[in-house]
Amino acid sequence: MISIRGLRFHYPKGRTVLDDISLDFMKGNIYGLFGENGEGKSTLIKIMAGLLFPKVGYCQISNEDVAKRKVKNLKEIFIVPEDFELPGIKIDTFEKINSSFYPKFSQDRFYELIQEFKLSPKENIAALSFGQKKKVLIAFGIAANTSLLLMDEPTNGLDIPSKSQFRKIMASAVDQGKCIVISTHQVRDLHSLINYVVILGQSKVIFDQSLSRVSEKLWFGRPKQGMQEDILYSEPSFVGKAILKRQDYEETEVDLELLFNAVVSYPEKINNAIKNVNRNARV
Ligand SMILES: Nc1ncnc2c1ncn2[C@@H]1O[C@H](COP(=O)(O)OP(=O)(O)OP(=O)(O)O)[C@@H](O)[C@H]1O
Repeated sequence: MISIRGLRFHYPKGRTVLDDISLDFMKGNIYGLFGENGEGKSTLIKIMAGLLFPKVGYCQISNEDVAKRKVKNLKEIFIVPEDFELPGIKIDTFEKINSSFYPKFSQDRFYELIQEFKLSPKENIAALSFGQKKKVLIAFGIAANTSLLLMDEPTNGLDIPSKSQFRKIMASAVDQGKCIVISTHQVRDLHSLINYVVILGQSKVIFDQSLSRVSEKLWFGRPKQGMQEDILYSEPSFVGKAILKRQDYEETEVDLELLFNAVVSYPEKINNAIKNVNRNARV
Protein backbone atom coordinates (compact mmCIF):
# COMPACT_ATOMS: atom_id res chain seq x y z
CA MET A 1 0.00 0.00 0.00
CA ILE A 2 2.71 2.52 1.06
CA SER A 3 6.16 1.83 -0.21
CA ILE A 4 9.16 3.93 0.79
CA ARG A 5 12.52 3.32 -0.84
CA GLY A 6 15.93 4.97 -0.31
CA LEU A 7 14.28 8.05 1.15
CA ARG A 8 16.44 10.95 2.33
CA PHE A 9 15.21 14.19 3.80
CA HIS A 10 16.63 17.36 5.37
CA TYR A 11 15.06 20.71 6.13
CA PRO A 12 16.61 23.76 4.38
CA LYS A 13 20.17 24.18 5.68
CA GLY A 14 19.46 21.48 8.29
CA ARG A 15 21.09 18.14 9.05
CA THR A 16 19.89 14.92 7.44
CA VAL A 17 16.72 13.96 9.35
CA LEU A 18 15.90 10.77 7.43
CA ASP A 19 18.64 8.79 5.75
CA ASP A 20 18.11 5.93 3.33
CA ILE A 21 14.71 4.91 4.72
CA SER A 22 12.99 1.91 3.13
CA LEU A 23 9.70 0.70 4.59
CA ASP A 24 6.44 -0.96 3.57
CA PHE A 25 3.11 -0.29 5.24
CA MET A 26 0.35 -2.77 4.39
CA LYS A 27 -3.44 -2.62 4.70
CA GLY A 28 -5.10 -4.40 7.62
CA ASN A 29 -2.40 -3.34 10.09
CA ILE A 30 -1.81 -0.73 12.77
CA TYR A 31 1.81 0.39 12.85
CA GLY A 32 3.45 2.06 15.83
CA LEU A 33 6.11 4.50 14.63
CA PHE A 34 8.47 5.12 17.52
CA GLY A 35 11.64 7.09 18.12
CA GLU A 36 13.12 9.44 20.65
CA ASN A 37 12.39 13.18 20.40
CA GLY A 38 13.63 14.71 17.16
CA GLU A 39 14.27 11.38 15.40
CA GLY A 40 12.07 12.31 12.43
CA LYS A 41 8.71 10.65 13.14
CA SER A 42 6.63 13.75 12.33
CA THR A 43 8.77 14.41 9.27
CA LEU A 44 8.19 10.88 7.95
CA ILE A 45 4.44 11.12 8.64
CA LYS A 46 4.29 14.43 6.73
CA ILE A 47 6.15 12.90 3.78
CA MET A 48 3.67 9.99 3.78
CA ALA A 49 0.82 12.54 3.74
CA GLY A 50 2.35 14.42 0.79
CA LEU A 51 3.03 17.53 2.88
CA LEU A 52 6.83 17.30 2.60
CA PHE A 53 8.79 15.89 -0.31
CA PRO A 54 11.75 13.49 -0.24
CA LYS A 55 15.10 14.91 -1.39
CA VAL A 56 16.18 11.47 -2.60
CA GLY A 57 14.17 8.26 -3.04
CA TYR A 58 10.40 7.98 -3.01
CA CYS A 59 7.26 7.39 -1.01
CA GLN A 60 4.53 5.75 -3.09
CA ILE A 61 0.90 4.95 -2.37
CA SER A 62 -0.61 2.35 -4.71
CA ASN A 63 2.51 2.65 -6.92
CA GLU A 64 2.33 6.42 -7.34
CA ASP A 65 4.50 9.10 -5.72
CA VAL A 66 2.58 10.76 -2.89
CA ALA A 67 4.64 13.91 -3.66
CA LYS A 68 2.65 14.31 -6.91
CA ARG A 69 -0.37 15.08 -4.71
CA LYS A 70 -2.87 13.52 -7.10
CA VAL A 71 -6.48 13.92 -5.95
CA LYS A 72 -7.15 10.19 -6.32
CA ASN A 73 -4.35 9.55 -3.81
CA LEU A 74 -5.00 12.45 -1.43
CA LYS A 75 -8.62 11.40 -0.94
CA GLU A 76 -7.27 8.09 0.37
CA ILE A 77 -4.99 9.72 2.98
CA PHE A 78 -5.98 11.44 6.23
CA ILE A 79 -3.51 12.91 8.70
CA VAL A 80 -4.15 13.86 12.31
CA PRO A 81 -1.12 16.14 12.85
CA GLU A 82 0.57 16.75 16.18
CA ASP A 83 -0.22 20.47 16.05
CA PHE A 84 -3.13 21.87 14.12
CA GLU A 85 -5.58 24.71 13.98
CA LEU A 86 -9.27 24.17 13.41
CA PRO A 87 -11.70 26.89 12.33
CA GLY A 88 -14.03 28.49 14.90
CA ILE A 89 -17.19 26.81 13.59
CA LYS A 90 -19.65 24.26 14.94
CA ILE A 91 -18.60 20.59 14.81
CA ASP A 92 -21.44 19.70 12.41
CA THR A 93 -20.52 22.59 10.09
CA PHE A 94 -16.89 21.37 10.11
CA GLU A 95 -18.15 17.92 9.14
CA LYS A 96 -20.34 19.23 6.30
CA ILE A 97 -17.56 21.38 4.80
CA ASN A 98 -14.77 18.80 4.98
CA SER A 99 -16.47 15.43 4.49
CA SER A 100 -17.00 16.08 0.77
CA PHE A 101 -13.23 15.63 0.21
CA TYR A 102 -13.48 12.00 1.34
CA PRO A 103 -15.80 9.85 -0.81
CA LYS A 104 -16.02 7.01 1.75
CA PHE A 105 -16.82 9.37 4.67
CA SER A 106 -19.39 7.94 7.09
CA GLN A 107 -21.54 10.61 8.71
CA ASP A 108 -23.09 8.04 11.06
CA ARG A 109 -19.69 6.90 12.31
CA PHE A 110 -18.54 10.51 12.80
CA TYR A 111 -21.50 11.46 15.01
CA GLU A 112 -21.28 8.13 16.85
CA LEU A 113 -17.65 8.90 17.74
CA ILE A 114 -18.43 12.53 18.62
CA GLN A 115 -20.99 11.19 21.09
CA GLU A 116 -18.53 8.58 22.40
CA PHE A 117 -16.04 11.40 23.02
CA LYS A 118 -18.76 13.23 24.98
CA LEU A 119 -18.94 16.12 22.50
CA SER A 120 -22.00 17.65 20.90
CA PRO A 121 -22.37 18.40 17.15
CA LYS A 122 -23.57 21.93 17.93
CA GLU A 123 -20.51 22.85 20.02
CA ASN A 124 -18.24 25.51 18.57
CA ILE A 125 -14.74 24.15 17.98
CA ALA A 126 -13.20 27.45 19.15
CA ALA A 127 -14.59 26.82 22.64
CA LEU A 128 -13.05 23.33 22.95
CA SER A 129 -9.85 22.43 24.79
CA PHE A 130 -6.85 21.13 22.78
CA GLY A 131 -7.66 17.54 23.79
CA GLN A 132 -11.31 17.95 22.71
CA LYS A 133 -10.24 19.46 19.37
CA LYS A 134 -7.98 16.46 18.90
CA LYS A 135 -10.96 14.18 19.52
CA VAL A 136 -12.91 15.98 16.76
CA LEU A 137 -10.03 15.37 14.36
CA ILE A 138 -9.57 11.73 15.43
CA ALA A 139 -13.32 11.12 14.95
CA PHE A 140 -13.17 12.80 11.54
CA GLY A 141 -10.09 10.79 10.53
CA ILE A 142 -11.73 7.47 11.42
CA ALA A 143 -15.04 8.41 9.75
CA ALA A 144 -13.18 9.53 6.59
CA ASN A 145 -12.51 5.82 5.92
CA THR A 146 -9.36 6.52 3.94
CA SER A 147 -7.05 3.62 3.06
CA LEU A 148 -4.25 5.36 4.94
CA LEU A 149 -4.81 7.01 8.31
CA LEU A 150 -1.77 8.80 9.74
CA MET A 151 -1.73 10.00 13.33
CA ASP A 152 1.08 12.02 14.83
CA GLU A 153 1.18 11.87 18.64
CA PRO A 154 -2.64 11.40 18.81
CA THR A 155 -2.65 10.78 22.55
CA ASN A 156 -0.89 14.08 23.41
CA GLY A 157 -3.46 16.22 25.18
CA LEU A 158 -5.78 13.29 25.96
CA ASP A 159 -6.50 12.54 29.62
CA ILE A 160 -5.97 9.02 31.02
CA PRO A 161 -9.55 7.70 30.44
CA SER A 162 -9.48 9.16 26.92
CA LYS A 163 -6.23 7.32 26.16
CA SER A 164 -7.81 3.94 26.81
CA GLN A 165 -10.96 5.06 24.96
CA PHE A 166 -8.67 6.01 22.05
CA ARG A 167 -7.09 2.53 22.03
CA LYS A 168 -10.53 0.89 22.00
CA ILE A 169 -11.82 3.11 19.19
CA MET A 170 -8.69 2.63 17.08
CA ALA A 171 -8.82 -1.15 17.50
CA SER A 172 -12.34 -1.10 16.06
CA ALA A 173 -11.28 1.25 13.23
CA VAL A 174 -8.83 -1.08 11.53
CA ASP A 175 -10.11 -3.35 8.80
CA GLN A 176 -8.62 -5.12 5.81
CA GLY A 177 -9.01 -2.03 3.64
CA LYS A 178 -7.17 0.31 5.97
CA CYS A 179 -3.60 0.94 7.06
CA ILE A 180 -3.10 2.98 10.22
CA VAL A 181 0.23 4.51 11.22
CA ILE A 182 0.50 6.08 14.67
CA SER A 183 3.63 7.93 15.68
CA THR A 184 4.46 8.55 19.30
CA HIS A 185 7.30 8.73 21.77
CA GLN A 186 4.87 7.58 24.46
CA VAL A 187 5.22 3.93 23.57
CA ARG A 188 2.97 2.77 26.42
CA ASP A 189 -0.06 4.55 24.93
CA LEU A 190 -0.20 2.06 22.07
CA HIS A 191 -0.17 -1.02 24.30
CA SER A 192 -2.35 -3.83 22.87
CA LEU A 193 -3.28 -1.74 19.84
CA ILE A 194 -0.55 -2.06 17.22
CA ASN A 195 0.61 -5.16 15.40
CA TYR A 196 3.78 -3.73 13.80
CA VAL A 197 6.62 -1.76 15.35
CA VAL A 198 8.85 0.63 13.39
CA ILE A 199 11.58 2.46 15.32
CA LEU A 200 13.64 5.36 13.99
CA GLY A 201 17.07 6.10 15.45
CA GLN A 202 19.89 8.30 14.23
CA SER A 203 18.07 9.09 10.98
CA LYS A 204 17.64 5.40 10.11
CA VAL A 205 15.11 2.62 10.56
CA ILE A 206 16.57 0.61 13.43
CA PHE A 207 13.64 -1.78 13.85
CA ASP A 208 10.80 -2.95 11.59
CA GLN A 209 9.00 -6.07 12.79
CA SER A 210 5.56 -7.49 13.38
CA LEU A 211 4.66 -8.05 17.01
CA SER A 212 3.81 -11.66 16.23
CA ARG A 213 7.40 -12.14 15.07
CA VAL A 214 8.68 -10.38 18.19
CA SER A 215 6.68 -12.61 20.50
CA GLU A 216 7.72 -15.66 18.50
CA LYS A 217 11.39 -14.86 19.08
CA LEU A 218 11.54 -12.94 22.36
CA TRP A 219 10.34 -13.59 25.89
CA PHE A 220 9.31 -10.75 28.23
CA GLY A 221 9.14 -11.10 32.01
CA ARG A 222 11.04 -11.74 35.22
CA PRO A 223 13.54 -14.50 34.50
CA LYS A 224 13.57 -17.45 36.84
CA GLN A 225 16.61 -19.45 37.84
CA GLY A 226 18.29 -21.10 34.90
CA MET A 227 17.05 -18.52 32.41
CA GLN A 228 19.90 -16.03 33.00
CA GLU A 229 22.00 -17.08 30.03
CA ASP A 230 19.19 -16.19 27.63
CA ILE A 231 18.87 -12.59 28.84
CA LEU A 232 19.28 -10.09 26.02
CA TYR A 233 18.28 -6.96 27.88
CA SER A 234 17.23 -5.96 31.37
CA GLU A 235 16.74 -2.74 33.26
CA PRO A 236 16.66 -2.09 37.00
CA SER A 237 13.82 0.43 36.50
CA PHE A 238 11.62 -2.38 35.15
CA VAL A 239 11.78 -4.18 38.52
CA GLY A 240 13.64 -7.15 37.23
CA LYS A 241 11.79 -7.44 33.94
CA ALA A 242 13.96 -8.56 31.07
CA ILE A 243 13.91 -9.59 27.43
CA LEU A 244 15.16 -13.07 26.72
CA LYS A 245 15.62 -15.18 23.67
CA ARG A 246 12.44 -17.19 23.72
CA GLN A 247 13.95 -20.62 23.15
CA ASP A 248 11.32 -23.06 24.46
CA TYR A 249 9.71 -20.69 26.94
CA GLU A 250 5.98 -19.94 26.83
CA GLU A 251 4.84 -17.05 24.63
CA THR A 252 4.53 -13.77 26.56
CA GLU A 253 2.91 -10.41 25.90
CA VAL A 254 5.32 -7.94 24.30
CA ASP A 255 6.30 -5.11 26.66
CA LEU A 256 6.54 -2.27 24.14
CA GLU A 257 8.40 0.09 26.42
CA LEU A 258 11.03 -2.50 27.30
CA LEU A 259 11.35 -3.49 23.63
CA PHE A 260 11.77 0.16 22.61
CA ASN A 261 14.49 0.76 25.25
CA ALA A 262 16.28 -2.44 24.25
CA VAL A 263 16.23 -1.60 20.53
CA VAL A 264 17.45 1.97 21.12
CA SER A 265 20.31 0.67 23.32
CA TYR A 266 21.28 -2.45 21.34
CA PRO A 267 19.64 -2.39 17.90
CA GLU A 268 21.92 -4.98 16.36
CA LYS A 269 21.63 -7.46 19.22
CA ILE A 270 17.82 -7.32 19.32
CA ASN A 271 17.46 -7.46 15.54
CA ASN A 272 19.82 -10.42 15.34
CA ALA A 273 17.87 -12.28 18.00
CA ILE A 274 14.65 -11.82 16.02
CA LYS A 275 16.11 -12.63 12.63
CA ASN A 276 17.88 -15.69 13.93
CA VAL A 277 16.19 -18.73 12.42
CA ASN A 278 18.11 -21.23 14.50
CA ARG A 279 16.13 -21.39 17.75
CA ASN A 280 19.05 -22.85 19.69
CA ALA A 281 21.74 -20.48 18.48
CA ARG A 282 23.22 -18.13 21.06
CA VAL A 283 23.53 -14.46 20.02
N1 LIG B 1 10.22 22.99 10.02
C1 LIG B 1 11.46 22.59 10.39
N2 LIG B 1 12.55 23.27 10.01
C2 LIG B 1 13.78 22.86 10.38
N3 LIG B 1 14.02 21.76 11.12
C3 LIG B 1 12.97 21.04 11.53
C4 LIG B 1 11.62 21.42 11.19
N4 LIG B 1 10.77 20.50 11.71
C5 LIG B 1 11.55 19.60 12.36
N5 LIG B 1 12.85 19.92 12.24
C6 LIG B 1 13.99 19.16 12.79
O1 LIG B 1 13.95 17.86 12.23
C7 LIG B 1 14.27 16.87 13.21
C8 LIG B 1 13.14 15.84 13.26
O2 LIG B 1 11.96 16.49 13.74
P1 LIG B 1 10.58 15.72 13.88
O3 LIG B 1 9.58 16.71 14.38
O4 LIG B 1 10.30 15.02 12.61
O5 LIG B 1 10.94 14.64 15.01
P2 LIG B 1 9.98 13.75 15.92
O6 LIG B 1 10.61 12.39 15.96
O7 LIG B 1 8.59 13.82 15.45
O8 LIG B 1 10.14 14.45 17.34
P3 LIG B 1 9.12 14.53 18.61
O9 LIG B 1 9.04 13.16 19.21
O10 LIG B 1 9.84 15.48 19.52
O11 LIG B 1 7.81 15.06 18.12
C9 LIG B 1 14.51 17.62 14.51
O12 LIG B 1 15.91 17.76 14.65
C10 LIG B 1 13.87 18.97 14.29
O13 LIG B 1 14.58 19.97 14.98
